[in-house]
Order: sequence, then C-alpha cells, then structure tokens
Amino acid sequence: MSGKNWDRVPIDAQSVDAPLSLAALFLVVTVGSDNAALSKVASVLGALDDLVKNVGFRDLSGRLSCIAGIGAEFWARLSPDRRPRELKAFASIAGPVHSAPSTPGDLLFHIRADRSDMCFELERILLDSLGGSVTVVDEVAGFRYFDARDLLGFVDGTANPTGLDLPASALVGNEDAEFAGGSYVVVQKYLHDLNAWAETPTNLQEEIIGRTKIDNIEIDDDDKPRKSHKSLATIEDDAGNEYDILRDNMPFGRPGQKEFGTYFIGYTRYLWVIEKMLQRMYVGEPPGAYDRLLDFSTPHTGTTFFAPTRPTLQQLAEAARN
Ligand code: HEM
Repeated sequence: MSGKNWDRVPIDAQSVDAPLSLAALFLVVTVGSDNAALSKVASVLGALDDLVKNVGFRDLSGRLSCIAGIGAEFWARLSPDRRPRELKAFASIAGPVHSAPSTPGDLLFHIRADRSDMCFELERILLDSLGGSVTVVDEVAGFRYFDARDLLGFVDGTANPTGLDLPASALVGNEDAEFAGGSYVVVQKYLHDLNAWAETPTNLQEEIIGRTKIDNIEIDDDDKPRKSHKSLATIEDDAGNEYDILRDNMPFGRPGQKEFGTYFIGYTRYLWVIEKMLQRMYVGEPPGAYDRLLDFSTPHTGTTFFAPTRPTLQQLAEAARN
C-alpha cells in the first residue's frame, strides 16, 4: 500500500474501522427536493450520534454503529462550494457480457451490530425521525453466515487490510486535507444464481474465486490468461504498490422467494481504486476475460457515497439547517 500517512485511526472518523459484525442493515434513501426536506435531513444527520447512543447504550456488548454516506448530488445541495476531490455518482459499466447499473441514492446508512434487533431498532427510529423528507430506495438486512462465508460458500473478507493498513487504505489522507479522515463508499446489491453455482464443480469455483473453498488458501493465477476474482480485484500501480480497500460484504436472502444475495460494500481512500476493480471485473483483463463470478452474480444497484468525518458531518448539517 503506497502513501501511508496514518499512524492511527483518527478519532473523528466515522466508525469505518468497526469490527465486522454479526448483523448489518444497508439503507439507501433519496431526499425530497424541497428546502424543508433538506433542513429536516440536516437536523437528523446532526443528531445521528445521539440516536446511535440511545439504542447502543441499551446493550453495549451489541456494538451498534452507524455510518452515514452522502451521494454526490445531495452533497452539492448540502455544500455547493466544497466537495471531496473524487466524489461523483457511480458510473455504470457495460462489459462485453455483464453490466453494472448506476442507481439513485442521496444517503446511505450502514448500520452494524452483533444483534439484528439493534440494527432494526436504529433503522426504525432513524426513519421515524426522517419522516416524509426521504424515500427509501433500497433496504437490505444482512447476516453473518458460517465462518464469514458468502452464499457461494467461500470465506469473504480475508484480504481486508488490518492494523495501520486499514486507515491507510480506507481513509482519505493529506492528498485532500480538507476531507482527511473521510472515506469513499461504493455499494452494489448482487443476486446469485445458486442453482447454476451448485452445478459448477468445486475446482472451477475455486479457479473463479482464486481461493480454495474449504480452507481458504490463495491460488496463484498471475500467469493464467483467465484471472480469478481475487486477481482482478488486486490493484497495483506502475511501481508495484498495491492498493487495498476495506470490504464488509454481507449475505442476505429470502429462500422462499429464491432470493440469494451478497451486498457488496467497499470503503476506500481513493475512489479510483474501486472504479479500477470494477473495470477489471466487468471489462476484463485482458479485455474480454471478465470476472466469471459475474456469470453467477447480477448487480441490481450501484451507488457511490462519501462518509465524512464526524465534525465535517456536523458542519454540513449545521450549515444546511439554517
Ligand atoms: C457478488 C459479489 C462478490 C462476492 C461474492 C465476492 C467474494 C469475494 C471472495 C470470496 C474473495 C476472496 C476472499 C477475500 O479476500 O475476501 C474476494 C476478494 C476480493 N474482492 Fe470480492 N466479491 C464480490 C464483489 C466484489 C466487488 C464488486 C469488488 C470491488 C469492486 C470486490 C473486491 C474484492 C477485493 C479487493 C478482494 C481481495 C483481493 C485480494 O486478495 O487482494 N469484490 N471477494
């Protein structure tokens, strides 16, 4: 990882570094176009920490946390003059076989806890406070599944940065000093074709992911013409520096509806890193050799946000409330 300039997680960052939880809720909303909606949302954002405390204090061992992310369009309404350098709407991608859509979202709330009732309670109170000022466009309740596996049966999250690599990969640094400590967040809701996956022999599944299934060992495929998901998602610059992101993907589903999914969420210091991962997955490297994970996984949403530090969130809320 290049350009390390964090010697600790800054205390005013939102809870990007919260430990992977047993439950999560991903809530995406759009905000009404009138000024009343703007000022209502601003006042709720300003009080978010208190809302989290109200629910979180009822069981501290539940480790409730909530990150608010702001989309590019809504950011421009909150703060027309200052914006994080790379913030823009998710750009849809049309690969030779698979496409990634761009879908609306003004605000993301990434709620995590070790108890799903705490996630539920915070979402309920949050939406109650926001009232008619927002429209819910997507809401997904995720759960931790055996050994942190996704519904395809592979352990998901192993290569995440830890220790000081975490802030160095996930939090903006001095390259954009005004927004240092914030994080770009990209989400995509994927639905899987589990029948087709089940018919795929395990050795081919392992080739597609780039790790063994049972014991989660990396498979070296750097010299292969058809790269695995793991290799396509590994980003290096010309000098050989690797750029990581922080993922907190969660399985979700409704077996009765034959719905089986992975909610992808990535936090990154540089938005271009996730954009490059997506290009390599959808267009392929070399072009055409796209990520075969996509033959079994279809994205239904795609949205980009910026999660500013707590003081920046307060300032934005304060300015827009008046
Ligand atoms: C259907 C959705 C997805 C599933 C089920 C999935 C699953 C996995 C699994 C099982 C691994 C290997 C273990 C690990 O290191 O976590 C992995 C690695 C990784 N994935 Fe995904 N993934 C998905 C989508 C994405 C997307 C959309 C991105 C980025 C835009 C991404 C980025 C990465 C990265 C950076 C790694 C680590 C690569 C390394 O070894 O350095 N994944 N993913």
